[in-house]
Amino acid sequence: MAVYTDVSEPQLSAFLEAYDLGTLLSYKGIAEGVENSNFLLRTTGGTFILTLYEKRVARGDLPFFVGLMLHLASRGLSCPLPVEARDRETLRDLAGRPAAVFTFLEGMWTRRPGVPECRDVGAALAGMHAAASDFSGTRPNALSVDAWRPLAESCGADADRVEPGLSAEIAAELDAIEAAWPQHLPTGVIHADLFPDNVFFLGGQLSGLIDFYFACNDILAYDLAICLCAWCFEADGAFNVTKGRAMIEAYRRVRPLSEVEIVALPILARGAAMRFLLTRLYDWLNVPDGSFVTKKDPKEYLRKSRFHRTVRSAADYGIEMDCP
Ligand SMILES: Nc1ncnc2c1ncn2[C@@H]1O[C@H](COP(=O)(O)OP(=O)(O)OP(=O)(O)O)[C@@H](O)[C@H]1O
Ligand SMILES: N[C@@H](CCO)C(=O)O
Repeated sequence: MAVYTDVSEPQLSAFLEAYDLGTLLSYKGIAEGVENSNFLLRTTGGTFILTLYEKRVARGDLPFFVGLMLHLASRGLSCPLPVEARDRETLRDLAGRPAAVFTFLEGMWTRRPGVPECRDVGAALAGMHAAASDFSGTRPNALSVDAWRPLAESCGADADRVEPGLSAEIAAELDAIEAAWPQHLPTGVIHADLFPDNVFFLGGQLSGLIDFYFACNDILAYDLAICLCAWCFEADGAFNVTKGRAMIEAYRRVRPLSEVEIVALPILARGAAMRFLLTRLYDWLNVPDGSFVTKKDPKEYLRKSRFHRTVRSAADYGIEMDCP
């Protein structure tokens, strides 16, 4: 459950007076997600999503996110569209938070992605990278490799409450990642959080992408590494090479990967696992228990980080390597 900021009915009714969405019929907090406060909104004008942006979304970044979604939709990608108020604004304030209303995307996210879904996500990710290639907006990655050490230090020795020795293990892994992080790979606009709960399917077909609030300019192959982490592991912690191969090959059919990108995949995956280990660890240690948030387990990404450290080449992810 992620509702950090609650909204009273009078507050919401007053907020909606700026829009041509008819009158409020019902609204309720949405369980999924941990970053922002999302509400399912029903008015006489239809069904919508109301999002109140929380700590990891800077108000100044919102025009980038909204502009990106409009740009991707104009290139044929299925994603939520911001609803303009009568004054043509898409961002307003509600209950002390920046807020926006979006179109409701039909579909469901899959709790147990199989090989077909991994294939579809690989193609969709590459399609998003291609569609965003002429987007004029730019945004540095606030959770790039440079942000990981400060985030780890903000957790400090409290990390050892999650697992003994974890703070030292993180510090050593950060040393390795920082020393090997690639500097000259192709970059572009990435989603940076394309987890299963952000990809919708309808009737067996991928029907849309949501949650662009970590989108930024960074290494394109890093976005693929994030998806390998988020989609290709089984519940028992094992990496599924068949899912990895399906995802990577589908991605390459839309956007070919250079040899240097392929060679860099293991270190990019170690970085991806570290990024989500650290944000989950921080929330695990800092979000008060009992709040309306279902915190995500940092140890899931500790296990993934440990797996990626054993990977010797991208062949271990299912890539057919031209060169060993
Ligand atoms: N436009 C939309 N149409 C339909 N459902 C939506 C839409 N936007 C959000 N949702 C629903 O709200 C949930 C949470 O949305 P979202 O993932 O954007 O929140 P978040 O707090 O950023 O989560 P995350 O932890 O994934 O970053 C989604 O899993 C989905 O069920
Ligand atoms: N998708 C992320 C939450 C957003 O940072 C996770 O599952 O840790």
